[in-house]
Amino acid sequence: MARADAFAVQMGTPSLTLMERAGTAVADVVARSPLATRVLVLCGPGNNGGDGFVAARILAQRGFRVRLALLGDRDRLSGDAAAVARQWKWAVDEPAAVDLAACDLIVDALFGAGLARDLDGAARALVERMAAAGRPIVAVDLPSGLDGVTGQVRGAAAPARETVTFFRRKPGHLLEPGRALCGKVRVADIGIPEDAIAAVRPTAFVNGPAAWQHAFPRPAAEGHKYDRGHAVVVSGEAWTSGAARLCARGALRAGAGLVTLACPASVLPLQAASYAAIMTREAPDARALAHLLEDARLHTVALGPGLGAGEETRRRVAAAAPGRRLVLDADALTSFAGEADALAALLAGAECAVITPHAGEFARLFAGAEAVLGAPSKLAAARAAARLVGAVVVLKGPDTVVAAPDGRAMIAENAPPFLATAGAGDVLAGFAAGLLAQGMPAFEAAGAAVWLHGEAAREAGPGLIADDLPEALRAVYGRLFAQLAG
Ligand SMILES: NC(=O)C1=CN([C@@H]2O[C@H](COP(=O)(O)OP(=O)(O)OC[C@H]3O[C@@H](n4cnc5c(N)ncnc54)[C@H](O)[C@@H]3O)[C@@H](O)[C@H]2O)[C@@H](O)CC1
Ligand SMILES: [K+]
Repeated sequence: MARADAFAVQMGTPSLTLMERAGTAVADVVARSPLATRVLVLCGPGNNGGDGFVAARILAQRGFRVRLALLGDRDRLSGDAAAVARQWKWAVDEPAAVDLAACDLIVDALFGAGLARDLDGAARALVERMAAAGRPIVAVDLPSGLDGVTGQVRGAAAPARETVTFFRRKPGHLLEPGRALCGKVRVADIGIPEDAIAAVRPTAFVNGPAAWQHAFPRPAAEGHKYDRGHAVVVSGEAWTSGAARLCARGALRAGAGLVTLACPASVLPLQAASYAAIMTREAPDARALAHLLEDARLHTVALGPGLGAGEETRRRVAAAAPGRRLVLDADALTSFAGEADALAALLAGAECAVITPHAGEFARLFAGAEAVLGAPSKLAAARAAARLVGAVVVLKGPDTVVAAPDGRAMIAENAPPFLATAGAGDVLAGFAAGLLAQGMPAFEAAGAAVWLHGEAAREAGPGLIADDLPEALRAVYGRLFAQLAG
């Protein structure tokens, strides 16, 4: 954002104009809040406070009863913030002297993008009083104390009802706990030219069709099922075979031309009887899997769900990796606990790979990898992990991050809370395998799988179980394909 701001200034918009527009956008949001006539604006010592001075002036001019308190010394304001403070003709109060509950709404303009360390002392005390005051809060750029890069709270932050940010959201608006603290996020246009995106060349994106639709497979009219790829899903024993079934069904619904479940002999009849459209082959162990995969047409393999963690699963990963498009989930990842290097060595031989850990599997797999587990944010951790294993990493959660070894990343924002249900991860691995089977590049395939998974859950609605997700995908695909064609 600093580079985007600088670009706008370079292209001829003075930074003071940007600040005037930012403050105006904040005032507009406050003015639309119902029943807010007494507004308290809390300003900090930098440009975030400057935005607050502008908003306060505009609201006062529009007839609101505005009180303004400044954290710090008015004489020490500088630059644009000092300029807009001079245009504020009314009183500037000491925060300590103000009853924060004696207003209808608080504008939090203490700290934004310039937060440089954990809040402590008077700043932290003020943020804590603001949180305790129980008044609706409109945050300028970010709730003060929230780190816009990491989504983490530095010391303290007060939950906002709305957050007004400028030009584009920052990772901290999307990554938890930041997302929850921001409330409703509004992105205001302050006149930063769209060309700034090309100049800044961002590498982190919101996960949505815009991020991957260029690579999304569209079945050709004259197409053949073999053009849409053949995915193999490896099944465990009978008592855990449902996981592979969900994964296989996800792969087929996502569009793989053919899906084969590779199973132990004892599970063959069960799997064969479950879904007519899914084929079955006997492959009880890693050797048999290697033999099955001598057929080069079986170029995509998903394994992990319901396989059991241990040596045999490691051998299966080793058998499947060479030259394949791979999705590894669950037990396939836990089998390499603390040995991400060993996994990386195997994945180096794959055509491409996607790994889909949840937070627990991620912590186990990367135990001892300080660059990963010591990273300052979920985004940074996923990127470091992707670099380490040389694969696309899908770090799951309400704010699922998809990261590529080259640093590109997407953050999901469409997953409903009821998606956290048994077997949902197996379906996600299947969606990824179904897209990989159709030749979609791994980063885009993983992003699309995560987004489709969230949309399918919304389509199915509350009460969903994992079995619903592959079925709900049809309606989601209906809309997506109409959009892609239009
Ligand atoms: N051209 C621009 O850069 C624009 C910036 N805008 C606003 O400017 C903000 C960024 O302004 P700044 O870079 O001045 O940063 P901030 O105003 O967010 O914070 C910087 C100030 O806070 C102090 N500070 C940082 N961490 C602290 C801590 N933990 N405890 C106590 N004091 C701390 C710093 O010493 C500095 O005085 C954005 O969030 C946005 O609100 C908008 O006006 C739009 C245009
Ligand atoms: K703020």
